[in-house]
Formats: sequence, structure tokens, C-alpha cells
Amino acid sequence: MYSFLSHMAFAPAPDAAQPHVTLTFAQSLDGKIAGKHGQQLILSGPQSMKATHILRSRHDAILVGIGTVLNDDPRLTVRLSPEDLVAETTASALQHPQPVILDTALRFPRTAKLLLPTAPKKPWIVTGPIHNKDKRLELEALGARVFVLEVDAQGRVTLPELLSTLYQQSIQSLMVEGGAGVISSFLKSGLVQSFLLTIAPVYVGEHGVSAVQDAEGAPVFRDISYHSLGQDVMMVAKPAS
Ligand SMILES: NC(=O)C1=CN([C@@H]2O[C@H](COP(=O)(O)OP(=O)(O)OC[C@H]3O[C@@H](n4cnc5c(N)ncnc54)[C@H](OP(=O)(O)O)[C@@H]3O)[C@@H](O)[C@H]2O)C=CC1
Ligand SMILES: Nc1nc(O)c(N)c(N[C@@H]2O[C@H](COP(=O)(O)O)[C@@H](O)[C@H]2O)n1
Repeated sequence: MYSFLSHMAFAPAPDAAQPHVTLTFAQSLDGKIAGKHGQQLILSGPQSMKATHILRSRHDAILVGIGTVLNDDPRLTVRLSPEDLVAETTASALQHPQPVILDTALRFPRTAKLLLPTAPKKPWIVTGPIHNKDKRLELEALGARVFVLEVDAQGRVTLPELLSTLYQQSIQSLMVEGGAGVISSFLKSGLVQSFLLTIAPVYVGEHGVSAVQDAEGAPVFRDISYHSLGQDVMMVAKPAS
């Protein structure tokens, strides 16, 4: 069922000093990734959720925005059984991706699951030049690593600078999971090489959170394929450059 994933390579282009960027998320038939007021929804069925965890295991780092951390309190770990690990990945041991959070104002909660002593990799928090220095020290004391980067005209972390910083830290592949603000930014950035979209056969309704808030500048896709995963479909494509 997952052989299409094992045939995919997530390596940087030979001449690019930036990681391979994979954008992947789950949406409903009406294009929603969350419910009313951002309520977290389990849209993926067991088979497509497993595909997400296989993808996590195949990437060096996983990125979400601070909105997702505040809303979902995610773990961003790989949770595959030993049997699945052997059958579906090339890894001999479980490899968790490095969590990376975009958080220009350092709103990251001290109580987040990503900072628990049991978290396999403590988060890298990418912030802007204007942030609370005491909060930074507190987060660092809890194990986080804080990177300070320039911000763009909207006051958000500059994505090309983010990618070159991650590459300098030996991150060769980056899986971007969301949420809505981050999906829109990456789709428009021209920096995505692989796109994997889970479509679940449900409607959320008009009060749900749309995956893409602003489609201006979003790419057209090529090399498109569709894969049945239980009741869901995973669309795999490459943005045309
Ligand atoms: N179904 C799915 O697959 C998924 C669903 N979700 C859902 O998404 C929702 C959260 O989405 P949303 O609130 O938009 O939050 P995001 O996780 O997209 O975070 C957005 C925030 O990230 C910060 N940020 C910093 N730099 C950038 C940048 N360059 N581009 C974009 N954002 C940047 C900004 O906050 P600041 O200015 O403070 O830095 C921005 O407001 C939740 O409801 C969650 O459940 C999330 C992931 C996957
Ligand atoms: N693939 C996928 N399907 C869904 O239905 C989802 N809701 C998500 N959400 C993403 O997964 C994060 C939670 O991760 P953990 O289980 O805590 O490791 C959530 O924050 C979204 O990024 N993904």
C-alpha cells in the first residue's frame, strides 16, 4: 500500500544549499484542515495516518507554525510499530524528525508537550529579532534551541533564510505539516519540491479552517498521482517550477 512512498526521494538538489521541502497535510472534501475556531480534527484514517508517520520517519526535520503548537500541542514524533518500521521504511531504528517551529514573537508555551523530558528531540524555535529575552532563556533552559532570523515585510520568519539556516545545521529534508498560515506561506514561496495531500471523505462546513487562505501565487502541479489509503486518497505531486 505504501510502496509509492518508498520510491520517493527527499534529497536536496545537488546545487541547492537548502533542504528538500515536502509540504503535507490532511484536508476534508471542502478543503478544511480544522473545525470551528481551529478545533483539531482527526481527518486521516488509520492508513493515511500511517503514511504521515512513514513520511515523518523519512525526513530530518518537521515544521509547524506557532498557531498549531498553541492549538494542538502536537508531539511531532514517529509512531510506527516495529513491524511497520521494518516493512515500510529503510531505517533499522526509529528516527524522529527534528521539530522546528516558526514563532516570531516567542509565544511558545513553557508547558508544551514538545518540551516534556520524554520528548525525543527538543524543539528548534525560529523567532524574530524582537522577542522577550527572558522567555528565550526559559525556553532554552527547558531544552529548546532558539534561532533568531530576520523577518519579512509581514513580520514573519523569512523562508529562504530559514531553509539555509536549517541546511547549515545538516537538515537535508524538511516536512512541513501546517497549519493554515504556514501552508499558504510555503505554497506561495516556490520553495516546495514535494506535495502530498491527504483528502478525507468528510465535509467540515463553512466554519472550518481552510487549508489555503490565500491562493495567489500558489503553484500548478505536475507528475500527479493518486493513492487509495483506506477511505482516504493521497495526492502526490510536484509544484511546476
Ligand atoms: N489537518 C492537518 O493536516 C493540519 C491541521 N492543522 C490545523 O491548523 C490550525 C493552525 O493554523 P494557523 O492558526 O494558521 O497556525 P500555523 O501553525 O500555520 O502558524 C501560523 C503562525 O506561524 C507564525 N509564522 C512565522 N513565520 C511564518 C511564515 N513565514 N509563514 C507563516 N506563518 C509564520 C505566525 O505567528 P507569529 O507572527 O506569532 O510568528 C503565524 O501566525 C489548527 O487548527 C490545526 O489544528 C495544523 C497542521 C496540520
Ligand atoms: N496527517 C494528519 N492528519 C490529520 O487528520 C491531522 N489532524 C494532522 N495533524 C497534524 O498532526 C499534528 C499532531 O501530531 P501528533 O499526533 O501530536 O504527533 C497536528 O498538530 C498537525 O500538525 N495530520
